[in-house]
Amino acid sequence: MAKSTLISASGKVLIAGGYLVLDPLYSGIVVSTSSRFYTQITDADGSNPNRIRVRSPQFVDATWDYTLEQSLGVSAASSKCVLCSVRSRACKNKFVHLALQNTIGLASELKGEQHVKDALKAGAEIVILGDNDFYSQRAKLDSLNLPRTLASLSKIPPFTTTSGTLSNVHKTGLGSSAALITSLTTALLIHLSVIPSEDVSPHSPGSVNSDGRKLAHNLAQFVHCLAQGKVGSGFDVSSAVFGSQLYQRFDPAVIASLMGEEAFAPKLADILSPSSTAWNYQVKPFQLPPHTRIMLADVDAGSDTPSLVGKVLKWRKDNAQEALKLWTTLDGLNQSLARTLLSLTDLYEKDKAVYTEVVKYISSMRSDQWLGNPNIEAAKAAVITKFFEAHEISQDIRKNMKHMGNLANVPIEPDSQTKLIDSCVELAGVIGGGVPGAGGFDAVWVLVVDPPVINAPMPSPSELVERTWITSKDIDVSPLSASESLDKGARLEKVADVKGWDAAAAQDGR
Ligand SMILES: Nc1ncnc2c1ncn2[C@@H]1O[C@H](COP(=O)(O)OP(=O)(O)OP(=O)(O)O)[C@@H](O)[C@H]1O
Ligand SMILES: C[C@@](O)(CCOP(=O)(O)O)CC(=O)O
Repeated sequence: MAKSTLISASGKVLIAGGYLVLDPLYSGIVVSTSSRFYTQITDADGSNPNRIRVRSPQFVDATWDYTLEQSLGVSAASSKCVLCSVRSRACKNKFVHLALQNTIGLASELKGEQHVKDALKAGAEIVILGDNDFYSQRAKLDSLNLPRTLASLSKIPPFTTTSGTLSNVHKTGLGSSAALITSLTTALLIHLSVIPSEDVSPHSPGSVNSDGRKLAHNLAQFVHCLAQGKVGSGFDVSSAVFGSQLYQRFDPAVIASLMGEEAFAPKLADILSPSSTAWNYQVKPFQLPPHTRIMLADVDAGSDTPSLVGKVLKWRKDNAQEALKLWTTLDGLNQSLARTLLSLTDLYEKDKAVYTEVVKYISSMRSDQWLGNPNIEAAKAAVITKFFEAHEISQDIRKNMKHMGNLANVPIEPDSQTKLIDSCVELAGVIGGGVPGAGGFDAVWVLVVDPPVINAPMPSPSELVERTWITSKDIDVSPLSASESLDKGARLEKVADVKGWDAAAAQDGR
């Protein structure tokens, strides 16, 4: 049977630390999502030797063909001519091309040219599929006459076609390109035996800190920067590889020599080595508290988010003192939020029964009522107090982010979003919410308690939030189905476990 490798990588939501995380002094809280990008690589039958065919069957005109040239280079510079793109029905896909080119370049440095040539001699078939959440499903729901609800989303087949091209798809901000690059480069590293599949296997202990995973991270980070033509903070790639985390960025100097067109570029393997201390990013473990649920929605306020980042950074540069004060305040709040949310997991571990009772208790009350009963027993009061702290801190973060937007004259949390998030945060069982990442008119996140048993016939906090979204008059809100992924970012998959894979892989985009 032909050798086949299937790897997924998670999407992301930056719930705190937007803008700050661009500076190595500050961290961001990244939640990785159950919505994932998948790449499958299968050895071809040999009828097209050396051909690598990449297909994204959710899109029209999304097949890209490449041929492995006869002579593989050994340095990064010469590896640039390893692949040539041939006869493609579609526009070029820079992200896919750079991912293939650099992964093959790295593999030939580490395993030898002959090894790579042999591995790809018969050619390879690559299929890329993204979970529905990465692309707006509004049009699909409308065409099926379905309301914008979570129940409607569950009726859309997995990896549904968009009936359009990649260039005009409406993305939802979950980090499609980072998850795509991570799944593609990691799958190829494994398929070419550069790293063992155990290094990203959810069943293998130690895979979280494996050298293979670190190499996959460094490579994906580099390729993503190259494809985007800029070095962002990299939180999206880091969470696609390592899962939910507190992220502190790497110094862009580590890849500076690979980003230009230098004739004598250094070896990829040296720069991307997992043991290189120049990769000074920091990943600290993070997860949302048990029995809570992050709810995400794609928001369409009828206006394009202008490029916010440049303006905020310019304001920071021009107003160094005021900015330092704001950045320091926000950093303190972001760190407190992380600590508080993590301490809730500790409280759960300490006494699961008390914690779970509290979750049920506060699920039917607004946050300002949570601490209203002076006679509640001490163990429960301790848990409620932490939930309330998380609420207060997240509200404070929102206030300061909105203030940042006002100072820089950009809509980080525009008034329409403020109104929407306020009306969610006022609901029973809601801990907090905000605008993810850079903010703007694009998306919202809300964190709710999610008790294992509901006080029937009361609606659950998540149902209340969903109703608020559906009935929102000013903004068009469309929920995403993602929850937090507790698996660590990039993951080895079995085709049989991925619902709808075979049917989706056989689609042709229409
Ligand atoms: N399913 C796919 N198959 C192939 N390439 C894809 C796919 N999805 C995304 N891409 C590549 O990623 C590019 C989009 O990258 P871009 O940086 O604009 O997205 P993003 O900012 O990560 O999106 P998001 O809104 O999800 O955060 C596309 O032009 C394409 O090259
Ligand atoms: C503004 C920034 O900090 C976050 C952008 O996040 P998002 O793509 O809006 O989720 C930029 C970055 O970290 O690269």
